[in-house]
Amino acid sequence: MYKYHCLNPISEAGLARFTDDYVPASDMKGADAVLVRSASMHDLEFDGSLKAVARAGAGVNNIPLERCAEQGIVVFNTPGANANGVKELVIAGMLLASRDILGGINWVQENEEDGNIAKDAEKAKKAFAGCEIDGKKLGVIGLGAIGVLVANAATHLGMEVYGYDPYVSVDSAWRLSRNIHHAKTADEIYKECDYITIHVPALDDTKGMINKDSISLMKDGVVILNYARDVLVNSEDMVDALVSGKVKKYVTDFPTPEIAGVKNAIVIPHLGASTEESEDNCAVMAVKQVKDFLENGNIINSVNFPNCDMGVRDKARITILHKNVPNMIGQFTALLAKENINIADMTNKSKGSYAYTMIDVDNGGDAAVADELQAIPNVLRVRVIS
Ligand SMILES: NC(=O)C1=CN([C@@H]2O[C@H](COP(=O)(O)OP(=O)(O)OC[C@H]3O[C@@H](n4cnc5c(N)ncnc54)[C@H](O)[C@@H]3O)[C@@H](O)[C@H]2O)C=CC1
Ligand SMILES: O=C(O)CCC(=O)C(=O)O
Repeated sequence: MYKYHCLNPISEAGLARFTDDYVPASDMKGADAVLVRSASMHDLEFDGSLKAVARAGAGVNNIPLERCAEQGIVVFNTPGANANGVKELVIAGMLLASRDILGGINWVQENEEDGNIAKDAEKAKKAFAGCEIDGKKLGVIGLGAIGVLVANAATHLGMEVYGYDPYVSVDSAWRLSRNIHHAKTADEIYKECDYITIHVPALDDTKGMINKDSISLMKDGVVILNYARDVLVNSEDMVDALVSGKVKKYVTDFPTPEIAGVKNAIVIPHLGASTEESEDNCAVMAVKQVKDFLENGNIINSVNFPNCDMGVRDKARITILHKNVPNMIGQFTALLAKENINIADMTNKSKGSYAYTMIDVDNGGDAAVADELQAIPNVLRVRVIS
């Protein structure tokens, strides 16, 4: 029996994939796996039973990745599973920033009792006029799952699109429309574009990237969209830029006390991934990955350990999460040889400071062997799945 706990509501489409040997737990105590969306896990303690954390979504800044790795807990996310939901809301954000749709709707609500509203609307509407996005320049910073979809969609709406991503993956590059201009620096985007949208993770080098210096390079009246994370934008500098009119509109999916209520900020309550489809996609992918890891030891879409897949297990499988230091495999194989255990198949992969070794064995592989392996320095967690 495996136990899982959901720290946020997770779509039933995913949870229904847990088979009878999985039981939901009302808290994290004794859970083998935790499923989470945006809940912060930084202040939580993890007990020894926890083996996997699955983020049903993309951003993992709510999870202490390093601490999890040190405790032998594999953290997964679900790349691309909610990208279309975000893309559609970004397009909506560009339109809301270009036409005063919100002002117009508010006017109608405020005048709902007016028996002459049809005629009065024709006079009032000039206050809510705007511009079109067709022909305007859009800069997309971060060409991952979301950035590529936004960039490609914007070209179909007649925008001239510039993309910047110094670490773009081969997969993303293949999916990117050939009509996108390749910006070689972020400054090129800042200087050229009428609309700028950021789709990068919250990392040390991206936090605060939109600040008074980057804004000073931008065109007067630029529109900035942030559906990635609040910390990417320096709030104080953004408020100043909105007040001065340098930034015409700031559309953000992240309400903070500093930005909520500021004139010309269009603030959405983190709705990018809140669609039936995105919630289902993320949950299905998260549950699939957790099951494959618990049952077969396979790691797919981890953010703190290397991906490693030996397919469906048909004999005992020993899995070892360990530090990426010399002579680990030598010690594992020597120990198994000493116990007269024959290795049928084996894989080792590394990612940064951490590594993973999977060993299928023809015989043996019991708790005593697991304890011996666990005692090797720099081993983080050993499991024998049989
Ligand atoms: N508002 C919402 O509901 C959602 C927000 N997000 C946020 O959006 C972010 C992006 O999501 P995805 O596109 O799915 O992730 P992704 O991992 O597919 O793409 C991120 C891209 O950013 C690029 N990048 C990293 N550092 C960069 C830098 N300094 N300059 C330019 N590019 C850089 C990477 O190379 C990668 O291509 C997530 O990390 C998350 O914070 C994601 C999903 C939903
Ligand atoms: O689960 C959510 O609604 C948040 C999605 C998100 O921000 C992400 O996937 O990074």
